[in-house]
Amino acid sequence: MQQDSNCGCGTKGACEGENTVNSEESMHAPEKLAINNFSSAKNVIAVMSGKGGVGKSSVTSLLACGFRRKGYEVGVLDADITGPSLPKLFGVKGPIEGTPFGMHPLESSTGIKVMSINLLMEQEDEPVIWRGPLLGKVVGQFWTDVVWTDLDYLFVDLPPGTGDVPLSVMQSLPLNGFIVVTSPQELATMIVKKAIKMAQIMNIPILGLIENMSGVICPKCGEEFKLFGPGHGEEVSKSFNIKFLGKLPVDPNLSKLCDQGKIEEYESSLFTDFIPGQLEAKGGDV
Ligand SMILES: Nc1ncnc2c1ncn2[C@@H]1O[C@H](COP(=O)(O)OP(=O)(O)OP(=O)(O)O)[C@@H](O)[C@H]1O
Repeated sequence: MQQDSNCGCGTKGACEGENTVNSEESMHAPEKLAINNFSSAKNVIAVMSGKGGVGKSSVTSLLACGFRRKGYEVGVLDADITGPSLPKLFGVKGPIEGTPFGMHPLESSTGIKVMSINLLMEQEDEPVIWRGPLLGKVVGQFWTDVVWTDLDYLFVDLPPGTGDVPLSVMQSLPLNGFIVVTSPQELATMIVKKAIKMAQIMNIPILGLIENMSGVICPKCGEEFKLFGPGHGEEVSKSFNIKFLGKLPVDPNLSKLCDQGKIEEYESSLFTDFIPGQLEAKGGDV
């Protein structure tokens, strides 16, 4: 949002150019950070959503599980510092101790490397009450100070929206691209367009869009009930020329496994076959 300095919005210049990013500035963004000395990552994919609660962390984890099942070395970086959920989904618990070489991520039962602020906390329900720049700095440290070793795929779970953390991830991590998650609600559709436009302004490719919570299958009659109304994921994908990667229905078994820290046990051909196939089809390096 660009406004002139006489806009009278009362934010004392907060809406002026220095606090907003346009496509010209994205070209002159700060240098990308170098990954930790003992690590490498062939593909770094961030998962973003416009609206919160659409299932971004679940999708990030399912993507990681799908690529892991195909035999890749996989890590997940929880950039959602104020609402971290990846340790819970993978059933891993900290606290992690630092070493002279950096922090070692925890490994899930299938060998996915997990790093999250919650793994550094004594209590997992302790809140992080930090301002934006500090949040962005910590995410940078998860890239520079974590001994990921050699990864084929690193998935970054972003917080929802287009705030400080997504911006610093876009500017400081060498992303191959984004996967965008939305839900069928009109509101989510409207807000996800903002996230897509942000990625476009920052010149980062969008690798595909996933519609989560696309409907519920009645366990008695098998009929699909559109809980949030008809989805617009395919429509949005078409209008922005983004690959539509598929729909994930609401599945009580998924939320149960998430709550039990056993997301790796979830069976979904969308994540184990179709999506890895689509991304690998681009030639390994997405
Ligand atoms: N397809 C699904 N079926 C059943 N439950 C789901 C599904 N997708 C997500 N959930 C559940 O919905 C809740 C929110 O999901 P999740 O944490 O992945 O969303 P999020 O977009 O990352 O949230 P936030 O914006 O807070 O980061 C979780 O309890 C998760 O288990």
